[in-house]
Amino acid sequence: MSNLTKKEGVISMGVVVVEQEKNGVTWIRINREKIRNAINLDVMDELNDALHIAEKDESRIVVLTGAGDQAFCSGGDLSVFQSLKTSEEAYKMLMKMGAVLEKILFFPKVTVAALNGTAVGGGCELSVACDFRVAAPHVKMGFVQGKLGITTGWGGGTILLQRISQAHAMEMMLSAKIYPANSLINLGIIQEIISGPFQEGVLNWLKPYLNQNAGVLQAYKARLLDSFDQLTIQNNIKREIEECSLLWATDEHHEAVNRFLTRSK
Ligand SMILES: CCCC(=O)SCCNC(=O)CCNC(=O)[C@H](O)C(C)(C)COP(=O)(O)OP(=O)(O)OC[C@H]1O[C@@H](n2cnc3c(N)ncnc32)[C@H](O)[C@@H]1OP(=O)(O)O
Repeated sequence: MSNLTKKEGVISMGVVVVEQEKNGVTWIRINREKIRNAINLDVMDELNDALHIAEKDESRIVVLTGAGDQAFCSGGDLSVFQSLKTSEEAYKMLMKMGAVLEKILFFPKVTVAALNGTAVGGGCELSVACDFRVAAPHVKMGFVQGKLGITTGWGGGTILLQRISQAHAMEMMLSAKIYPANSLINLGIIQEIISGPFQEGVLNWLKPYLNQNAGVLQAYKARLLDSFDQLTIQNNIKREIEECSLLWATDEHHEAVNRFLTRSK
């Protein structure tokens, strides 16, 4: 944990900030607003460290969010990951973030993705690793990986199929469409649209859960985890990562990334 600075209840690691509130909520915030909270290798490492802190602290609920109000997370940092050309190079990176998503999926405390802004690509994958998703009204979500000639590659496809109906999950991934908040409610991927000041609204939405003691919350979370076939999920995530790595190495993918990075605004 390098670059760690601490003030009361706030741990700033560099690109991830952990805010431990006295009300039982720990916020984990990706802090790269300018680049729409895109995920590079440092974010992966720091998310890991932040999850470790949140697992051990007094919190009852852990909320994952992004800095600013434009994006929750724009997925992998294409400016960095464009340098990964081969399947082997991609596989290493995808496995690293896949391990973070698995940690969130099997986390012993209740987890919430608070979508302060848009989530696309790997940002959607990250959000579905959490038990719940709530969103500001302007939020859009899209599993846009198909437009880049790849698939979900951090395990998010496997996890999405656990969270919502197969038909809705397949529709979202196959179409690579970006959906507005009201459609996301209909698809069952977000539970609530939060109007007004966002952090306050999320805490209000959490109130019924925060009224329960830690034992009750963790026991119900354990029942959710018991309902998962963990080994199958882990195997499927590995297969998803392997298949995505193969697509990653294609010219179609590299050309699509290049088009995004060199686009004129
Ligand atoms: C590796 C696992 C699978 C993946 O995640 S593949 C990556 C999928 N993600 C994408 O294709 C997202 C691409 N980004 C977008 O579509 C849009 O930026 C997005 C998120 C809708 C936000 O739109 P706007 O609010 O209009 O912002 P913008 O486009 O002007 O972006 C602001 C600055 O952020 C940069 N940015 C956004 N998403 C990024 C990313 N994923 N990797 C690297 N850089 C990214 C963007 O290039 C721009 O930079 P600059 O200000 O022009 O220097």
